[in-house]
Amino acid sequence: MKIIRVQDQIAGGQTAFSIIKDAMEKNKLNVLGLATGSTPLSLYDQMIHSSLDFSDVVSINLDEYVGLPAENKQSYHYFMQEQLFKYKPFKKNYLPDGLAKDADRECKRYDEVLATHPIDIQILGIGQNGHIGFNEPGTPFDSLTRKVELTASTIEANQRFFEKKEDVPTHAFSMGINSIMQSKQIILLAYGKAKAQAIKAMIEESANENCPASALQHHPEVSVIVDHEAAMLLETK
Ligand SMILES: O=P(O)(O)OC[C@H]1O[C@](O)(CO)[C@@H](O)[C@@H]1O
Repeated sequence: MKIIRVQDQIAGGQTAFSIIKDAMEKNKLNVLGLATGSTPLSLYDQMIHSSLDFSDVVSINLDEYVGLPAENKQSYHYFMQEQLFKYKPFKKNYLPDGLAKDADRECKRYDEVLATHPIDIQILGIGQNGHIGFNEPGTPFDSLTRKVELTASTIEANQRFFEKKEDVPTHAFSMGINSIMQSKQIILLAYGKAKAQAIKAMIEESANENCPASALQHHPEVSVIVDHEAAMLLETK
């Protein structure tokens, strides 16, 4: 893993953006894997205010809440529309369908999307418990897209986006760890001290399923972009 320390979230977004820009200029970006949460917002801001044209690029998102329609303001469809897609049109945007009646079928459909469109660069945030996508601690490293139950800590962390805790969905469709590992290149972003423990476990503890992000130790091309707080527990200075 390549650790890139930055001053703050804005500098992190600029750094991630320059990697994306470089890939586009070399015609090496056909499929971009996207994430939700507050972490990638400074990157999306850079993309929106750039002259880059994504209309030949396919986007694939990591996850979506089960039970929320695309029009729901808390859905990841809505989030992506508001934070990026309405400003920067892509060739096609793929997200899991939160309203899919047949979960197994929806997961199979998504795995087929991933097989047809191998991800060139995957953007990731990280949960305080080390989750990537909605792959919570204990998720097998060989997992593919599936319906997952969210942990109490993730529901707690995401509560800030909802009026009340009861409104936070309890399940999501998420690409698996193995699906994420198939990406040719990965950029993981983390800011703030709430992420410090997860960043330490991901980088300095031996890879194990208690920290889903630690699977990335086995990936050949990962850039971890961290601010000082997220990096504060790292021994490697
Ligand atoms: O960027 P945030 O809001 O801290 O969220 C961290 C992680 O949690 C999720 O939003 C899911 O809970 C991920 O998509 C994200 O990577």
